[in-house]
Amino acid sequence: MEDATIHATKAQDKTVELDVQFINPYKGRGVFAKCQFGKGDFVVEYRGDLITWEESQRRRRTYHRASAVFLYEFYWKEKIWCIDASREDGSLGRLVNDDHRHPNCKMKRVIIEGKPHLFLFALREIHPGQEIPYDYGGKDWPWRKQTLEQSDADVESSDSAVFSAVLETSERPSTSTMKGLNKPERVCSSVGLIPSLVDYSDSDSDSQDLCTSPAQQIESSKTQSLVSDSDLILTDQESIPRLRRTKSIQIKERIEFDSDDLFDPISDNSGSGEEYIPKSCEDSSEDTDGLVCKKSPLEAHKDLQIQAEYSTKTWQNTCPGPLWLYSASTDRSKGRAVETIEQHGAR
Ligand SMILES: C[S@@+](CC[C@H](N)C(=O)[O-])C[C@H]1O[C@@H](n2cnc3c(N)ncnc32)[C@H](O)[C@@H]1O
Repeated sequence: MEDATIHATKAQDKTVELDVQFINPYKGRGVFAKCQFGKGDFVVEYRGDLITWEESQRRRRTYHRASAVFLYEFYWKEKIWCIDASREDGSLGRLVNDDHRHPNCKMKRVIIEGKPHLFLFALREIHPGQEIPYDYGGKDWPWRKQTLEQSDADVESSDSAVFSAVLETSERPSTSTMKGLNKPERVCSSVGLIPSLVDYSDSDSDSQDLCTSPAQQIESSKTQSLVSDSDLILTDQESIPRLRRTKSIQIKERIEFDSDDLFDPISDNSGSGEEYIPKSCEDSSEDTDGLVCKKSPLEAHKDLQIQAEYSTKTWQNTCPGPLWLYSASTDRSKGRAVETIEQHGAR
């Protein structure tokens, strides 16, 4: 923990021990170990601007999705806060990718000098050359979708069967000491819900504010057995969202603070959120690879605002790789707009 505190105080990354590498146009960059990390070691901070939930909502409304994915919300002192790491500031934490199956790190909230920080700690030994991923939480991330659908048939016999079984029961926070607020395990955006996992235990006394549903305790005990010798991780409570297998991802335009959607999007049949578009498309304007989408979601969003009554628009990516179909509809009478993203397999 001291290591984390020193790096956080100086706003420094472990540049001797970590490296950024470009993986591929779809995944983009990733963070890799150059040295050995032991279980429980501090690896990297998810650094950015600390902002209130209200400010994060404001930014989500104005950010492009590719930037909004860097808004990382978490619970602290009975409020939702956010680290906005959207600025390309050279920090490494913002470049850590998702791996919900074999993460080697875990996000943890730590309070230093009265301010919350988000740190990644090693869940196990990490060897030089290995990528540093953590579980973003949630579900329906585009890059996970194919794997999930493929594994539907054999999920019962795989590692993820155990994982899913726990998740099925652990999804809904049942009790909370947060005065009616549930812990924001997912991040709300203007167009959807981005999942995130934060370990809320820290040295700060407000860690008692944690949700303590029985299911979360199941998840917690699972975690404990995995990392039993780490003080940092052993006593943590966490809740990992249930995985969902759907054909498409619906994106909501507006989500109220007290809506269940904020914390439990899957309980809403009207559709839960995934706000992220495959990187190869999102970043097309910045890439030199010539990957161009016919229409960006942002442009489509503008279109929505000028449509009268009801309309639907569809467009598709022209990037190499899987074909993604995006459709956006708005129904003025109901005052809502919905975007849908569907993957249609290989071209
Ligand atoms: C916080 S950024 C991570 C850094 C990012 N790779 C980059 O180069 O900027 C999250 C984005 O990285 C990509 N990403 C993260 N994990 C991924 C994965 N497992 N597979 C494919 N893409 C992933 C997605 O585009 C995602 O929206």
